[in-house]
Amino acid sequence: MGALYSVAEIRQAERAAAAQLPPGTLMQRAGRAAARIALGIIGAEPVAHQALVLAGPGNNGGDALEVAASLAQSGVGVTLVQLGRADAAGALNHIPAGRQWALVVDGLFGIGLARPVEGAARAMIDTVNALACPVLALDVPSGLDADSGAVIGPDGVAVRATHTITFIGDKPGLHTLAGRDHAGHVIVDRIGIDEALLPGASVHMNEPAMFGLAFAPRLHDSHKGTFGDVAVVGGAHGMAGAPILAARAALLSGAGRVFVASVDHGPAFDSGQPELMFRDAASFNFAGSTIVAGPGMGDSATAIRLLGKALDGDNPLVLDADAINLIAASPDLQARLAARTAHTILTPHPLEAARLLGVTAGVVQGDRLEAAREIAARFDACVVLKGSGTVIAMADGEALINPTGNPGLASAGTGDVLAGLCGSLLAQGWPARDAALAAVWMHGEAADRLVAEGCGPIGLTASELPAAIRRVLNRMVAERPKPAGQPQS
Ligand SMILES: NC(=O)C1=CN([C@@H]2O[C@H](COP(=O)(O)OP(=O)(O)OC[C@H]3O[C@@H](n4cnc5c(N)ncnc54)[C@H](OP(=O)(O)O)[C@@H]3O)[C@@H](O)[C@H]2O)[C@H](O)CC1
Ligand SMILES: [K+]
Repeated sequence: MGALYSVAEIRQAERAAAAQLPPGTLMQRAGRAAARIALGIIGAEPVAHQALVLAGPGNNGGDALEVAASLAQSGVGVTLVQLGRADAAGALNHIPAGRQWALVVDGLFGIGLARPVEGAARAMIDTVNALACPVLALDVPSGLDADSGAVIGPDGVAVRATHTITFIGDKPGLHTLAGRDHAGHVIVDRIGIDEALLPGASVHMNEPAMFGLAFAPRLHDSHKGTFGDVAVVGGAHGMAGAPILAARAALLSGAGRVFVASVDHGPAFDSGQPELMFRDAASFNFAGSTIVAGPGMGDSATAIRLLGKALDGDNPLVLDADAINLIAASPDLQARLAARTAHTILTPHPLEAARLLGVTAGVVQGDRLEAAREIAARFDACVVLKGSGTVIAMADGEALINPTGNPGLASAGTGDVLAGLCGSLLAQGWPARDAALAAVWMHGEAADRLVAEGCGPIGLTASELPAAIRRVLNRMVAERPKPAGQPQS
């Protein structure tokens, strides 16, 4: 179910399988599988179409030659361009200009790419990226790192494919960092390799099946105390909006009571959401509340004192934004975080993660899975490393990549909404792992639904997310399989 494998794991399975098969069998299977996808993209009347097939110097190129042969047998007009082998009979070593292609097949480089693409190969990729036709990448879009999702650089280029057929197993680099922008729609083809040859995956794609909807049934005999209290600690002077966004998200995703505990003298109420209760954080009694610390919290002595108090308590806790930065700057607060035993979720963006790890954001983005796992292990907490293809990691090493969401989320306040949503699920009794997986998935899904309704991605605002999340949430609860006899929730 949505397992992701490293290049090393794929290589290992490939070797084990190839050892049991006549030479070239796997490549033939890969080529035929890709040709079937190519024909599906080209559509009816294959004979009326021209396909451009790019073949690189390695086995990825070998796959491309198989695809070219299969397409030709199906009547498709094939123009084969072979990198660096002008002498091959009938092959070109450059892309003919001014032609209309029904499809480009990218077989330049796969998991063997070892360095930034340069020279003729780079020129080919630039040419392909300027075309307006569908592009089918074989195994990995050429130029992309299959493990990290980075465009291999510095200053590298990668094919922006509309489709990728990836062989043997799915790969994390197709789904995080630059992966989503370059892989397009990903199809996985095992090419007949026995599942037993693949190691147990420690990385998976996030999806509803990965997190049980841990909602308690909403009985008629309920009261607002049944569904938990959330206290958002933040709102330093001039940053009152952040905790309000987090609080609204917590309220609209089902928390019973939501407080905004302001570190400075904040607003007395939120006219847009009068259900929220505003308190002075310094005198607020946090007992029994799930705490969301960080939105607009600032770095005052009050903020630091309150953060330490939250860390030392046994309240479920979400740490976001300034809370993460304060912890990153304080070995004492780091030790107090690591010592916690109650449910804890951190929601850093790459730069906040870099501060926590004492590295650059480039290092974090160079291996997002490793960065998230390192923070989770170091602080024994659940970590949500935000970005395209958000990574959720647990202290035991489990990691998942989230597929929902879109560039509309790259706007002010969406992180506050996510933190509030995490807090709401914790307050309703969810364990940290499920709360983080569900929150990240629903946060992205809500943004995708808003875009589908024409509300974005340009100009999508954080304020629009809580109501959209509520719709996603209630639909998921309504559609989930119910054990016999469980009352309507
Ligand atoms: N082996 C199998 O049974 C199957 C393999 N599959 C396909 O094979 C690729 C992996 O093939 P591999 O040959 O290991 O590597 P690539 O084809 O991805 O490319 C590596 C070759 O390209 C050269 N290279 C690497 N980087 C660059 C660069 N920046 N510029 C130019 N050339 C580069 C490299 O040679 P060097 O010695 O110069 O490094 C290799 O020649 C896999 O992705 C699948 O598509 C199938 O899965 C079927 C089974
Ligand atoms: K490729």
